[in-house]
Amino acid sequence: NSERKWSLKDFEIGKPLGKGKFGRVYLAREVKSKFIVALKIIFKEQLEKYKIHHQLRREMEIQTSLRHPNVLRLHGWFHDSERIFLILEYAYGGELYNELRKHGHFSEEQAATYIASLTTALAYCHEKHVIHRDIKPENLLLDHEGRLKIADFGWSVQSRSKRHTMCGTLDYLAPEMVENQAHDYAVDNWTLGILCYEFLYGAPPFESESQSDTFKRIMKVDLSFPSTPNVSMEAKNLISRLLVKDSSKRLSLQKIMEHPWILKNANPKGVEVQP
Ligand SMILES: Cc1cc(Nc2nc(/C=C/c3ccccc3)nc3cc(N4CCN(C)CC4)ccc23)n[nH]1
Repeated sequence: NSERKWSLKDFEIGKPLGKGKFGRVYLAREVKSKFIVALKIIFKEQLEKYKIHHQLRREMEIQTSLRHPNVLRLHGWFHDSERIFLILEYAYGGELYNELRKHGHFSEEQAATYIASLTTALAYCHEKHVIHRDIKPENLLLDHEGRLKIADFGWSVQSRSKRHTMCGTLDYLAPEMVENQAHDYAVDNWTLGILCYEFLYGAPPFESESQSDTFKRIMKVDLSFPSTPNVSMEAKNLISRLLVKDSSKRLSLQKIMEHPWILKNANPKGVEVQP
């Protein structure tokens, strides 16, 4: 349970799994229960240096409050004089990114299953007023059954909609505020379009030699579909209805779940059946 007080002596530290910007992640085992976890270790001086206290606190509050089969669990945390330790769910399958590199691109069934999992997870996050804002293959892990897990809520935000509902009415909000609020949520929908394209073609749609070229292609929504690999019309239709500049015109998460390509290709096993 995440209520009890943990400390380093409760864990045996195993191999390093990876090194993020602010901390390293290790395989670890809780001594008494032999429960396997991933331990994310962040040095407090890094927090000072990069001024990311609030971001880490937000990540911890958000991830502790989320309970969804496609969202990596934060079981608890503790700290000592110089480090903060996050006790995270261990995803046995590793990084989805490596799977994508290994296979080049995914089958339509596999891609649709991952997109459906991501969509249900994001729908859950959005109803909890959480916008991830940084969904990319590097932040996606796989469990022992190949089920997708969204990790790393470091960049997510508690959306302002809570404040709107607290003040009760949008009547007094200027259009840009209301539009902006809508816009916040829709960033994740755009990213689903990017990921769907990358899962099917092996590279993101606006990839370019330079950052400025990529920026130009994004702003123009300069989307084109290569002739190989051969991708179904339905998949291209879904991608085209997500990669829309006007955020209010992007397909909603609900509509993604009802899209013919998802209904036809997503494997229900990979998608948590809603109770
Ligand atoms: C938080 C967490 C990680 C995690 N599991 C794993 N993380 C990372 C790489 C992690 C990482 C962390 C920080 C920065 C970069 C990478 N690599 C992993 C590699 C794994 N394997 C076992 C499966 N093999 C096919 C590939 C290598 C298994 C789990 C992994 N569960 N929970």
